[in-house]
Amino acid sequence: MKIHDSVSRLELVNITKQYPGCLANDNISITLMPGEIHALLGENGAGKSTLVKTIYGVVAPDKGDIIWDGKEVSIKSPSVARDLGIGMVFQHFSLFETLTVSQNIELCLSQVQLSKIGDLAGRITQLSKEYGLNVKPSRYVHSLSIGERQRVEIMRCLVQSVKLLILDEPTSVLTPQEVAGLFDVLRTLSKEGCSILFISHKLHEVTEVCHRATILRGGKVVDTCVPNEETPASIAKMMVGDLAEQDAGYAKKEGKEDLLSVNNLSLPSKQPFGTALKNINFELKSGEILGIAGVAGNGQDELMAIISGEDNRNVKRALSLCEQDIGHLHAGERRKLGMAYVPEERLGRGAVPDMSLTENTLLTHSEGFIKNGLVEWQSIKTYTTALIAKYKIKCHGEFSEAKSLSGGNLQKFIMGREIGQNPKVLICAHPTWGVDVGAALAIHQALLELRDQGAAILLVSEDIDELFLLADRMSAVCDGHLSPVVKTQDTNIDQIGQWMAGTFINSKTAQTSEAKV
Ligand SMILES: Nc1ncnc2c1ncn2[C@@H]1O[C@H](COP(=O)(O)OP(=O)(O)OP(=O)(O)O)[C@@H](O)[C@H]1O
Repeated sequence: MKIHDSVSRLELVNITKQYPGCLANDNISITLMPGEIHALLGENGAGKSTLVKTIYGVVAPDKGDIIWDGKEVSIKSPSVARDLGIGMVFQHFSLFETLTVSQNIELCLSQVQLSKIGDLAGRITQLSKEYGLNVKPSRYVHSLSIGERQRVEIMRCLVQSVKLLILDEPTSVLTPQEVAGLFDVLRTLSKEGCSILFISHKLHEVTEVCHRATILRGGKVVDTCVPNEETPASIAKMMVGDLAEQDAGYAKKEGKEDLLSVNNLSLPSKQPFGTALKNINFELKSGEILGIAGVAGNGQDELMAIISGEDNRNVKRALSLCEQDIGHLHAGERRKLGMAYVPEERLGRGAVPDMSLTENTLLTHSEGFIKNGLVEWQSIKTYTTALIAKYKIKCHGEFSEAKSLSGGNLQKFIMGREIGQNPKVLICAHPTWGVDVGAALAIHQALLELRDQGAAILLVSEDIDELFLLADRMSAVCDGHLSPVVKTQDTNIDQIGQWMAGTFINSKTAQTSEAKV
């Protein structure tokens, strides 16, 4: 690491934050030097997000000092943080959907900053080129994929010339190529003297890019290390103790009868900049996991929305479940037939932020918990409590609001809730997004158990390693086209990578005939 200065950029001294019933940060002290890329690691609920929100002025600590460039400061709000030169990219993005990229970025700049920049759209385009972010200033945010939205958030920090960039799990929604691009951005920023605080559960990435790491457990600092002198396994051990071997590989299975059929599905995009689906055909069989890889924004969202019924356009016979046409049924009716769904966005679409976990469970389990028109609250509470115990979800109890859970814990809740319905067909995006290594293992096991009981699972993910680990058959989407579907053991990362880039589209194997909806 190149230390640019002898004065630390940021020093946290004994930061403590108590939530009702939970000591989220317990006397945490950390120092960051200029140009240092520092990883903050720990299990779900260890207190990482609380700590970074304290630095960004979103959470007020109960105790402790923050020293910035050698001087004690009080960061009472994000605007104070931004004035100091602190930028943050959250796990859940904070962009206005109905505004353009440029307008979103403008909103967080002061008049002084804006007049200094002058042509904001030009500056965005220039930075976009410089850092390889591919962010277009005139695009509306609602039309952007999750990966693209994240790049807008990073851009928002870059235009403000940050001195400390905080990234809360920045790579969980990126493709391998995008991750490599992001790391180039981080390395460049580091060389320019910008410090980076980086929360991640992907330990091989931490060993690749971070200069130092601090490990939290139960709100306390339990260890520190130099990641490139460690292995992902040794860091995992510091985080959660001994783990069963995760990457040993799981046995692949052959599916049996077709449960979900997608036939000649073509559909224009609902959004002006969305992706149209182009003659998609595949069968999802009982007892198999079918993985769909793809760069964010290539039609995955649209495909999942139309299959689940979230997109309520009538696609007639293009979809069938257990040989019954479902293209005209709404999402609730599809659930009654045995379909469960885990969308990409957990807060807002996977769970209602202001509702308790019990109420959120009721939303997708209403069948079992409503008798004679009355909600059986006691049963649903018992069920939710069991879910919390089974997936070791860290929260105060079944009455906790969804928004009070840490990102990984909410993901565990949503996955557990959907798997718990014993669905015939599970449609699932990013099953382990933001989930720590121990919990990811538990979710993998639960998915495999569900498959082995005969369910059909459609796994849409940008995490190729995870797809290769779990999927029995694989495919990729590019620009709304679906590649051929092949057995996982008959393909490799190279081929899937090429399909993600669209090499199959004009080949003989591409599904090219035109749409009927
Ligand atoms: N607003 C809140 N009200 C009550 N408890 C909260 C609130 N925010 C966080 N907590 C609790 O504080 C603890 C630490 O949460 P935090 O989000 O900091 O964890 P994390 O390490 O970032 O986890 P993850 O890796 O899952 O994102 C958790 O037990 C969480 O439930």
